[in-house]
Amino acid sequence: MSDTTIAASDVPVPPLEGGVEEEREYVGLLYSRLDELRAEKEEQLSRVRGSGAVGTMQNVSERDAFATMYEDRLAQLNAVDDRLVFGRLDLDSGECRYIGRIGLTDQHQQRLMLDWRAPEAGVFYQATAFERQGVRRRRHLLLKRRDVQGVEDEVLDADLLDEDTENHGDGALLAALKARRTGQMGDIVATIQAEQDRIIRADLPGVMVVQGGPGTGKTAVALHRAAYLLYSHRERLKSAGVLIVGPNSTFMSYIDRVLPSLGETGVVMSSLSELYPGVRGIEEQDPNVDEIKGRLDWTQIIADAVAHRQRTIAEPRDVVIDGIRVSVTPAIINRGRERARATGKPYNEARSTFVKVVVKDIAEKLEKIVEKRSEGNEADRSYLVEDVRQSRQVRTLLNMCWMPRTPQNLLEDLFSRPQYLADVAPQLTRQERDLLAREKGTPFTISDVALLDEAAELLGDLDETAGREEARQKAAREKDLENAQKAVENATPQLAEMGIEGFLDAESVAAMNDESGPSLSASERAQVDRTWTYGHVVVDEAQELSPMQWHVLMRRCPLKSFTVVGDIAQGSSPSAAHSWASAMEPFVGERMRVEELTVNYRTPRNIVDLAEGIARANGLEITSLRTVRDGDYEPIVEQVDAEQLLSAARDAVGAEQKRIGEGLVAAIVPEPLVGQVRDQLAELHGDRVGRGAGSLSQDVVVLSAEEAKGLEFDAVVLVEPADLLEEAHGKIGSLYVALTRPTHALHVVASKPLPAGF
Ligand SMILES: Nc1ncnc2c1ncn2[C@@H]1O[C@H](COP(=O)(O)OP(=O)(O)OP(=O)(O)O)[C@@H](O)[C@H]1O
Repeated sequence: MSDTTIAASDVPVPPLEGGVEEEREYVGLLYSRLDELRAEKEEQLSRVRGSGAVGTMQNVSERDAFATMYEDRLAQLNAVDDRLVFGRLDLDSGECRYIGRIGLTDQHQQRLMLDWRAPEAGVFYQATAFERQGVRRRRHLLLKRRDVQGVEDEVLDADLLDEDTENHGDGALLAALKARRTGQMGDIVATIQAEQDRIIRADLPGVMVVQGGPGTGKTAVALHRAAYLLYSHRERLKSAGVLIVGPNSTFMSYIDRVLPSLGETGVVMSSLSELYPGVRGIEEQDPNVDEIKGRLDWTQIIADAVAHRQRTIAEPRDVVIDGIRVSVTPAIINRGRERARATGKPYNEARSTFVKVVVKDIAEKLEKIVEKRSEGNEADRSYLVEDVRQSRQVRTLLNMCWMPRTPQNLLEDLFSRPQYLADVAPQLTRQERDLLAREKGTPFTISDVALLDEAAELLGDLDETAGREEARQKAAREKDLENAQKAVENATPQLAEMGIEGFLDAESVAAMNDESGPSLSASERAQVDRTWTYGHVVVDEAQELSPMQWHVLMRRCPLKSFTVVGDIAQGSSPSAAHSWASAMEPFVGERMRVEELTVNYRTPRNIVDLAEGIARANGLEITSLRTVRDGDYEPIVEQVDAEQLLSAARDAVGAEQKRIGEGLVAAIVPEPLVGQVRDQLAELHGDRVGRGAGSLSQDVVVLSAEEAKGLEFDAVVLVEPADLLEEAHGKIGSLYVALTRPTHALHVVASKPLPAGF
């Protein structure tokens, strides 16, 4: 290990009355320590890598264990560089604690900075003037990259108020909220509010539902909670993993930098369309179809569809094997079916029992015939079983009675063969079944994803050898784990010495040693494995999930440890929940807690007032939100002639750019106008205009209301609200979402009569 030079005593903690200069010095020390650790890890990593793959299994495991640890730690040290430290607490006891993205100690294990998730850091977020919790002063350190640009003090101890209070400014929270948006969500670690902190630090077990209106920080809280749980339950969650589910891929890319900036990388993020490995569901065009496919009835329909594919024969059937005619009776088939069903295994796996039993019975019959013909000659006739199995006629008969099936072809059959659907889905009306009809080969939709998953669960593995291979791999993995465990045990004292804990676990070391292919981390393996069960699941925009989607997600976490965030009022999908109790009860009974967030951090008062007025005028039940800012720009509502709509939308974008100075402007427009508005804007802004998913880094972006869900922009130009409402089939939730996306300005352009409340 290289010599470390940074000691806490090198730069004493700045005195209470110190300002930016003194803090700069201390922050400089923290960065020096970070650099030192980084250099150390780089050196250790190259040393370990250079040592070659020699020695016993355990030596190799040990070496890999260290390499994994150094790589993980290096990635983490790199990710937290920007605004490493953001807080300082001065306590009644005279103690001073610096709070940052990770914990840091000097070479003598003297603490330099606390991880924000450590229990002792909690008071940074929770202390108030009424309940000081021993805090005299909370200081926010405002950094730009590595440089301290300012400090903000909140003095909680009245005795201190007489002293120097010059460090009061706009407030760290306000500064964060006013900052221009980049198209990517940032972390809120420096300014988490007390009501949010309570949710973030809540216990792991059980289902926690976080209800909150627009902009109350639900997404931010859900992500910080994932980071918190990974820190405080690392042992358990690192191997089982955490799954974060969001509504669509635009949203997933919007949030995907938050966890890395908090030093966490091993989380699986998936939109609802990608939950079934190998399929990416496209949008469902007809909301009625979406609603039908979201019903829990499908667990029964699919179970019946699966069972329906097992048939028997009414009459004996002759098959010819090795030139000999054998009669296969209904009794033989029925016996096979019963034996297979009795295994209780999924369809495809039970089928191998069916095949085995029927083949054996036919072979016995065949043997008797052969015996008769050879008049008691006692030759070995075990080959007959193989002959029966290979017989084309037997295979056809077996397939006719019990066809091997994939989830994909089961679903395709259901939707392309009206009679099949009618037979297994009496729950659906004729009209509903007609709506589902589609040709084979049509791409799967988002609502099909849950149905595919259900079918996969009931069908089981198609490959008869898969089970055996799985068992072999499992045994090999258990052996690897044992070796890895030993390696980790040997490494632990050295880790502790370096002030690093919990960065290494036997699972990830074993994964590195996995010879079956490129080494995959737990999260990478989880992503491709439909049957993976997670330690915790976070669901965002959860009000939109259909009962079938919940059913499938519950399977991903049998321990039912969930953080579910959403807003009932924002529901726009046909299956959207009317209450959390009705949405969740079928799956978790009464075992859920509902927490509420009540402050809108995103949108200023004047825009919230407008949005809430419109929501109420259209019959939406909402709780009024408190806001943090009044708003510097009055909302604009402009009525134009129909033929001027596009040019007015274009001009409104220009006007908003001018009005807010700089920042991201979004045009939220009815689906059919997206292309035209984009073309209009491209004339003015060229390739700085983005369209939909993946284009949020542009200056201007054109989106449908659906795509804008969960996102935010400095200014929003909302085009033709009447059409937005109609497109959502009169559900006001969708328009309410669009109206609450701006952080600064709102500009509405309409040619049709405005919906009530404008
Ligand atoms: N404590 C905080 N400090 C700084 N910014 C915050 C804080 N809480 C929320 N924000 C900011 O407020 C904005 C809204 O947060 P977020 O997107 O998490 O809200 P939401 O409740 O998920 O919104 P919606 O339901 O409307 O999509 C984000 O820019 C977020 O960073």
